[in-house]
Amino acid sequence: MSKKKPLSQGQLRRMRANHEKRLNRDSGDKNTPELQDSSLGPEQSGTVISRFGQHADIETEDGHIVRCNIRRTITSLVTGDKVIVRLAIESQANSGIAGIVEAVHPRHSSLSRPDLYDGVKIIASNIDQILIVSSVLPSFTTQIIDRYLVAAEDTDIPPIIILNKIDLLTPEEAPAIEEALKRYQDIGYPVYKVSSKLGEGLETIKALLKDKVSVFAGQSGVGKSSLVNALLPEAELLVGDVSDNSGLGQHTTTTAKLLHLPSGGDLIDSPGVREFALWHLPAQRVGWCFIEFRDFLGGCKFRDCKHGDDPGCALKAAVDAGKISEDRFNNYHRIIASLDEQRHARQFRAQSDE
Ligand SMILES: Nc1nc2c(ncn2[C@@H]2O[C@H](COP(=O)(O)OP(=O)(O)OP(=O)(O)O)[C@@H](O)[C@H]2O)c(=O)[nH]1
Ligand SMILES: [Zn+2]
Repeated sequence: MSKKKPLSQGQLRRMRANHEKRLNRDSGDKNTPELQDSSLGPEQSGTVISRFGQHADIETEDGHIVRCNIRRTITSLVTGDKVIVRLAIESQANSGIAGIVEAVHPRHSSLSRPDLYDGVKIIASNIDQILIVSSVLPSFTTQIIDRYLVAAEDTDIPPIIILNKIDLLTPEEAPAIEEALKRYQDIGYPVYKVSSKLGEGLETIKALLKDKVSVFAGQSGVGKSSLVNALLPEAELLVGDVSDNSGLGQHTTTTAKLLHLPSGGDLIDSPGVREFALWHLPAQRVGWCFIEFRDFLGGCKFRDCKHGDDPGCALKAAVDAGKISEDRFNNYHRIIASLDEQRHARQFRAQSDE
């Protein structure tokens, strides 16, 4: 197996510069006609349905979706953003560009992921809830659910746990899964059981999504696509109906899209959003993101307690007293260990770069 040599800082800088150049070129800086301020109408509110390069599809107050340029002063614009737009007064029939995004309102929440160059990239915003999908097959595991819960708590977006594929649940597996799910309910997380295949529990999910902006997250194969399709069979149609005679290209499949559900509520979906996961956090923050630990954090004898075998550990005492589940406590340590490993790998790469 060939081992990849880590990239040097210089290589990374050059890659980034080329990447930005490409972005500007692809997004048609040269090809896109500039809209003159004098040909723009009054400011109005809009929502970003999807963003690609220097353009975004914006839903205006009257429900139309229009393709807009983005003012160069706007440094970050993602799906879900609430914006101020001005539409062109005169028809720019052949340009495909109907207006310009002038400003972005502050976000109440956002999802981010590491970008190519070790930075952080925001991928979607103004999300009200994260539906963490788990399933019977791939087998149910609290380790993965806890990683998603920590990531969700860190973003401050309320999570909801969904167990999909209950049609595959055998009497042998059921008790352990039920017990684990009850533990989540006991600490305050809503839990729902569905089968996207049989349509079971879908009405409850539809009710849950009403009047909210939601995302689905979860490991590969748990059935996120199946759930989205069950809720929104015409997903592609809804976002694909923006006329594209600009030659700027249609959305790529990786772009996050905001989709209106016929049963009410919005969904933001993309491969990137679905892969939203835990990738960095200081240990203290991880502890805080285990919500039932909060009552005990700060109660340890030593301020730098690692909550392992340290004497006078308040968390360990809470586990022994049955106030914190052992399973969650073990998953906490697993997460700390895996984040440590990732951090060491990053440090190693940075050192070998130098
Ligand atoms: N039995 C059963 N199978 C299901 C159910 N939901 C989804 N599946 C199947 O599970 C497999 C994976 O489903 P997907 O919807 O592609 O899963 P996903 O989470 O979107 O996976 P990625 O695209 O890899 O992230 C497919 O073969 C589905 O048909 C269900 O409720 N019951
Ligand atoms: Zn401790």
